[in-house]
Parts: sequence; structure tokens; C-alpha cells
Amino acid sequence: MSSPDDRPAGHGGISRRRLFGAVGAGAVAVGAGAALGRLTAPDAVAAEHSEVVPFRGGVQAGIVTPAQDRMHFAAFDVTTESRDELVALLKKWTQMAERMTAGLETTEGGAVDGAEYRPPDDTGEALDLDACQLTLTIGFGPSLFVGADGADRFGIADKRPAQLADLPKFTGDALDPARSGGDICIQACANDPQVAVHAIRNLARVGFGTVALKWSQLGFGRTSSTSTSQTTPRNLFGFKDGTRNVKAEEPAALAEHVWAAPLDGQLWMAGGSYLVARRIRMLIEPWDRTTLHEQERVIGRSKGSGAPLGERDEFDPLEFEAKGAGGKPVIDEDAHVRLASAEALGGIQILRRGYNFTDGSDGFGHLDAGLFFIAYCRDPQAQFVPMQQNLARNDALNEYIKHVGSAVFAVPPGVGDDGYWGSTLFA
Ligand SMILES: C=CC1=C(C)c2cc3[nH]c(cc4nc(cc5[nH]c(cc1n2)c(C)c5CCC(=O)O)C(CCC(=O)O)=C4C)c(C)c3C=C
Ligand SMILES: [Fe+2]
Repeated sequence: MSSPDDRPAGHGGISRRRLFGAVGAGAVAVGAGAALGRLTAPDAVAAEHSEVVPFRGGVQAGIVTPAQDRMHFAAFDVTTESRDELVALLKKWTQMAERMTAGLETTEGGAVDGAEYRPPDDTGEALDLDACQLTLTIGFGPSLFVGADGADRFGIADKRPAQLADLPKFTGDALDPARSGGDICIQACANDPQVAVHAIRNLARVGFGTVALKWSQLGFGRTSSTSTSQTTPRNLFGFKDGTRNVKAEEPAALAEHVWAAPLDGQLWMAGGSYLVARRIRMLIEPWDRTTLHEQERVIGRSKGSGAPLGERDEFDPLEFEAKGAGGKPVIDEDAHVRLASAEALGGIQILRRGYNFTDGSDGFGHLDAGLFFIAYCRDPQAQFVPMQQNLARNDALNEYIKHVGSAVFAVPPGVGDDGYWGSTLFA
């Protein structure tokens, strides 16, 4: 396979998305030239203002990469019973993903330079768009390892990490099976929705006969910062979200809470992580009829500044012991930030990387809107599960939200120079 940085500027085929043409030199500084290098957290941060986020590296891009503004998340079921066909698809996907994240078509000249009487190799809707910091991150669900009937589907049952267990049912869950689970997920994040959708569409297209799309979700605005270089965005309740997130610039916290380590049990996962996705409906109509005072009590922070209640600035520490009038806690006992905090959970933290969504109306006069919550952690059972149990049982926010979709995936480490998506698993 020709790698993106082998390509001369202005090569014969359409160089998808102006990558080697009009875009300024600074924009590709950590792009094509570094595309085959190893991605570390500092690399990912350095890529923030570039057009291209390196695809290969020690960890997958799209985890600590500064969160892009748009997302298309897809979950697939594997329809073949052949391990060889599955591995062949993962190799093909890797080639395509490396090219698309570099701002190229899925194959050289794929959209319009191929044979006239064959379907094109690239669907074409991202021609003329640049890479837009596209990242593609793959994950493997529990059902890929062991089928519902207990079958070792692809000879990898003994490689299923203990951390990759199905999530338990939480109080209040109203999960739609059609929006839950999946054998494989691909998270596409970019600063242009068309670039993210193009990537998922083309991966799904070549997967025909080997995988089938189970569900997908578009997200239109990030709800977290994953780097101190980013400002904190707002969720659909109007609150800054991501203030106290684990950030790319915190290697010790990432090592403790996000990256799987060799000693965690499955060597093939070292340098990987676990992704929990929850489609959370936000009942925005009742929320919008709630007073500002109540909204801030429910979250535990000021809506305008994002500061903890009782404090001035967004990044001021949360004073959970502080008492106000009548000796009542300034941050309520059932405020969201208290119940989700490391202080309340014996030190547990997760890296949040979610997106706002709206998907039309629910047929009853309400917007189907909410938060597509994505968390990365080292062990969902020991981190996400107790955190969500505490929230599901006690959070004041529960009056205004409903969890309607759920999935968990093992996200393998980054792709090395000669590797492919999942090569450490299928080696
Ligand atoms: C299980 C984990 C979490 C779910 C599910 C969740 C849903 C959810 N959160 C908000 C809004 C906010 N969350 C904030 C902080 C926050 N949330 C979680 C975890 C989950 N949230 C954590 C770990 C934290 C940080 C807690 C801390 O240590 O302070 C905030 C405050 C800003 C911030 O720090 O990010 C907001 C706002 C919504 C609307 C929502 C479901 C729709
Ligand atoms: Fe939250």
C-alpha cells in the first residue's frame, strides 16, 4: 500500500480534500509527514490545529485527540462465520482509514478515475474537503468474542478481557435493543460532518457481506474537552460540560484511569482502552420549564460561568463540605457533579468524549435530543459501572434524562507500522 507521505504534491489522481494543494504548510505540519509515526498524547495535542491527525501510533487516535466538533458513531454486527474474511476486512478497513484520515480518497482516484462501468471505489461526497482532523477509532464488543449461544465465533474467546463484560441493567434504564450492543464499533470524529459520515459510509460499503450496520448515531457538538488547549463546550441543558474531565496533558491520570496496561490481563490490549457508549435522551421540554436555581442545584455548578456553586471561576475546586444557609450543603447531596466525582467514588475517574444529538421528534411533540455519552476507561466494570450505579440511583438529573441505548467495546492499542486494526488480537 502506498502511504500518504509517499505521495508527491499534486499527484495525478484527485488528491481528496486539497491536502497537498491549497492548505497552508502549517496545517499539514504534523500531517502527512508524521502520519506513519507513533501517536502519543503530546503528539495528539500538537495535532490540534493541523488538518491531519496521525493514524498510526502507540494508541489509537480519537481518544485523547482534542475532541473534534462532529461525530458519526457506528456499531456493526459481523455476518460472516469466517475468521479469514473478518481479518481481511479489518486489513482493508485499515488501508482505507489511513487514507481517509490523511484527507485522501479510499483508493487513489477512487471516486471518479476508475472504470466507467464499475461502481466507484469512493462515494465522492468528501472530494474537495480536507481531512478536518478526522479520526477513526475501532472497538470490539463482547459478542465478537463469545456469541449469544456461547460459541467461540472467531477463535478469540480466550482473548476476551475480563473488563469487557456486558454492562448490568441500571435503575431507570429504558434501553432500545436496536440502539444497543454490536460486535464492532467505529467512532468517526471530524470538524466537518460530511467527512465523518463519508468515512463511516465507505467503511460500511466495503463491509457488505462481512458486516452489517446495526445502529449509528450522529453527534453535532462536542460535550467535552479532552485537552487543556480547548475551551469547555456546552451540552443541550446549556451547561459547560467537560470541565473536570481527564485531559490529554495528564499522563499519570491517563495511565491510571484510561489506558489498559500489560498487567491488566490481556497483553493484546496493552495501550488500548474500553469505550462505553450511552445514548441519553434529555427531556429538554421539562428542563426548559425549570427555574435557573433548580437547574444549577441539579448540576451543582453555575450555568453562566461553569463555576462550582459557591465559587467564582470555572476551574475553582469543588468544595463538597461547604455549608450555606441553614447548614445545607452548597452543592446538594444529589447534585450530579457530587455523585459523579472522584471524591464520592473512592478516586474513580473516566475520560468523557460525548456529543450532543437531535434526531427529529419522538412523535409526541418532543424533540428526540440528548447526549451521546462516550467514556473511555481502563476497566468499565470498576469505573463506569459504580459511577453509573451511583448516578442511576441518586442523581437529581434523572428527572430530566433517560438512558435509551448502551454498548461497551474493547478499543485495541494503536496500529503500529506493519499492523492493522485488531492485529494484536488476531495475531
Ligand atoms: C456515568 C457517567 C456519567 C454520565 C452518564 C453523565 C451524564 C450527563 N452529564 C451531564 C452534564 C454534566 N456532567 C458534568 C460532570 C460530570 N459528569 C460525569 C459523569 C457522567 N455524566 C463526571 C465524571 C463528571 C465530573 C464530575 C466531577 O468530578 O466534577 C458536568 C459539570 C462539568 C464537568 O465537570 O464536566 C455537567 C454539566 C449530562 C447533561 C448528562 C446526561 C445527559
Ligand atoms: Fe455528567
